[in-house]
Amino acid sequence: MASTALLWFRDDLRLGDNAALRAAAGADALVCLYVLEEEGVRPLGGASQWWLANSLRALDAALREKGQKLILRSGNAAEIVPALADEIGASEVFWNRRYGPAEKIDGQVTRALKQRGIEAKTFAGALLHEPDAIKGSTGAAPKIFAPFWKRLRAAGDPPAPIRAPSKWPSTKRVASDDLADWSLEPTKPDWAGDMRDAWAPGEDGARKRLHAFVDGALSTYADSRERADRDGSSRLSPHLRFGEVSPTQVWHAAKHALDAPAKERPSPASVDKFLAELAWRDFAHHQLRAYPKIADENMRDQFDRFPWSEERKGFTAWTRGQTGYPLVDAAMRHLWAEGWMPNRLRMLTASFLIKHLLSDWRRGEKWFWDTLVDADPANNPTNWQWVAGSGIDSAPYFRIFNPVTQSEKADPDGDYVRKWVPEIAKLPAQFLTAPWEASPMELEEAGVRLGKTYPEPIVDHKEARERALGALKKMTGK
Ligand SMILES: Cc1cc2nc3c(=O)[nH]c(=O)nc-3n(C[C@H](O)[C@H](O)[C@H](O)COP(=O)(O)OP(=O)(O)OC[C@H]3O[C@@H](n4cnc5c(N)ncnc54)[C@H](O)[C@@H]3O)c2cc1C
Repeated sequence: MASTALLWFRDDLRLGDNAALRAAAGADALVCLYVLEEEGVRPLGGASQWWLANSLRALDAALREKGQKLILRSGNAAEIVPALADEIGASEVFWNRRYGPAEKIDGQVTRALKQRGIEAKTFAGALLHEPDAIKGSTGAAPKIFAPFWKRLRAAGDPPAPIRAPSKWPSTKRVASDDLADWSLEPTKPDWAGDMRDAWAPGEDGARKRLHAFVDGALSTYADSRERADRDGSSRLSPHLRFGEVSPTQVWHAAKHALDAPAKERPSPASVDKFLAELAWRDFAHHQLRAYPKIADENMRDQFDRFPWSEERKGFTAWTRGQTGYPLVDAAMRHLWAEGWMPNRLRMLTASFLIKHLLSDWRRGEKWFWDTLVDADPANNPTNWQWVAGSGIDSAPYFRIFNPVTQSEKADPDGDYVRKWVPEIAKLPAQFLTAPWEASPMELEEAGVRLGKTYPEPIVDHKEARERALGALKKMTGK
């Protein structure tokens, strides 16, 4: 009897290095499905919805070239997947495993399929190594990154990526939702213009981005990843978030660069640093698995006593890039426009919100969740808790970034600030970090009226620092 396979795409919107797809393509007929899940997973924020719509469109186009199409359904996956498997007479359902709260849904789907006599076949594909493969001396995965990274390295290179299927089975006629009916993209107002210019969602865009990075910025990654004024990092995060490229493909591409002729070869330090950052992604997924409520609850419950401020004005100024600290404002405006900002600026803006404004990290996490194109259920809360000091592996709370000195390091010539905060662009470079230090004449010449055309700093750095340390004392009682 001819076999029919159902392939369930999730956060793996690619044809290459997709073990579930390769296996499913061995059937006589194949149906490819994506479910917009409305239960059991965190609903996507606005910028990620925009990304998803474009990524699904790209995946559907790639599938159509192979004689397939992407079937769209929305609702509860635990009901939709078994029902569709029944409808098409599938004998097997294939997917790549995911980790964290979503595992519960996958368990429900597996059980519902079993009741119908249908087999669920699952594969690795989301991380460099499966969570159970990385264990410390206690048998559990290390909760601190340094030993985690040591273990991950000791596990060796992840398996080499596999190619997309070379032969494709036929498909079946199945009803699909219309992507437009999901309303994932903004219309009035259409705020996604800068995102369209900045990004190319989909597997092709991911591949191009990876090649450009490996041939370019990887060579100086160790030094330039922290610079705001350079394209110093890979910008692969949204592509990785939606699985348009696998971490394994990225790992091997970066390592392969070391085989290039000496002149083109990146420094081993840069490759090593990049691989370690990629491993942070695996680490964050381990954290999400161990703390499913990581976006809602402090990992260190001591922080439940932290005297957060409920004040709204400062929070609003932060979201709008109107704090009066140019690098913070530039980064927040960059985030709003393109749905992304470099890692150093994520740390700076998060620190500013949590420590200078004493705002609960969860408010900021939610804002990032809504505005980042790479908003990731593991990476986002893990990193917010890292900055807040409430994470198991985290920067101590008393480490408070100085927005002025950070600016001098990350954007020494002020190019990034000039781009995103044009109202102060005409100031001499030395005042772009701290416009309030310019003389009235210098301000006037640059057309800047502090408090009118650009805000005065909403808090004084020194005073805010003392206040934050005082709040910490209140929490610890020391
Ligand atoms: C407050 C805060 C919130 C963050 N929220 C997210 C988020 O929602 N989604 C997200 O992907 N990253 C998040 N990060 C981590 C990091 O800032 C981004 O992954 C990185 O800036 C993306 O740029 P890139 O692709 O050029 O990174 P590269 O430096 O080129 O790194 C390559 C890849 O490694 C992974 N990676 C790098 N740094 C980290 C890290 N610290 N934690 C986890 N994975 C990492 C990402 O997948 C990244 O694409 C956050 C960091 C902070 C401080």
